[in-house]
Amino acid sequence: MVLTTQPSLLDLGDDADDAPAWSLGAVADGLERHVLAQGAWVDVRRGWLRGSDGILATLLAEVPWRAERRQMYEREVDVPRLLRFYGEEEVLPHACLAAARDALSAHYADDLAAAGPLRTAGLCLYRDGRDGVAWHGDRTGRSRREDTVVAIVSFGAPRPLLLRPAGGGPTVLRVPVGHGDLLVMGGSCQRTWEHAVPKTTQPVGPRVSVQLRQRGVR
Ligand SMILES: O=C(O)CCC(=O)C(=O)O
Ligand SMILES: [Fe+2]
Repeated sequence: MVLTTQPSLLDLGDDADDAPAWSLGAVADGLERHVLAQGAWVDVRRGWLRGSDGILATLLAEVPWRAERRQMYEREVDVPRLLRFYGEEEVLPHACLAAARDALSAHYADDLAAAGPLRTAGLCLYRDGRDGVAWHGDRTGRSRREDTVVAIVSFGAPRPLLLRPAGGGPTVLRVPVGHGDLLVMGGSCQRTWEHAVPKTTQPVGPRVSVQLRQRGVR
C-alpha cells in the first residue's frame, strides 16, 4: 500500500518544485494579545504568512497603485503612500489575501458577530522611509461608535506600528510589522486609541500593508 500525505488546505500556492509558494499558519498559534485600556486590544502573530517575499513581488507588480492628494489647511499635499482599496465584490490581487481574510473571519467570529465577517481590503504601499501614516483611528463608518476588528497583514520591510491613547500621550505599544506578520486591533481600539506608522530617515525597503475590515468601516 502506498501512503500519501494530504496537503494542508491552506498550502495553496504552487511553484515549480511543488513546494507551496505561500502558506498561512494557524491564527491562534503564537498569537500574543496586548490588552489596552478602555476595552481595546491588539493581537500580534509574527510570521503568520510564509512566502511573503514572493507575495510582496506580486503585489508591487500587479496592484494598480494610486497616488492621492489631500487638503491640508490651505494646501493640497501628496498622501505619503500609495493606495488601492478593494471593495467586497472585488477579486483580491493575491489568493493569499482571500485565504487570510476568511481565516481571520473564522478566528474572530465572536468579535465580528455584530456586523459580519471581514470583507474589504485597503492596501497601502510605503515605498520607503518617506512614506508613513500620521496618528489616527479608523473611524469612518460604524467604527466611530461601535467596536470593530481591523486586521493588518504586512509584507516587505518591517515598519513600526505605534499605538497611543486617543487625543495624544506617549506611545504605549510599538510593534514592527513586515514579512508576513499579522497585527489585529479590536474592541474599542479605533475609537479610544490612535495608531501611526511614522516616517523614518533610516534606509528602509518597501512595505505593503493590507487592512481587512468589516462592511461599513474605513
Ligand atoms: O501601515 C499600516 O499597517 C497601517 C495603515 C493604517 O493605519 C490605515 O491605512 O488606516
Ligand atoms: Fe489605520
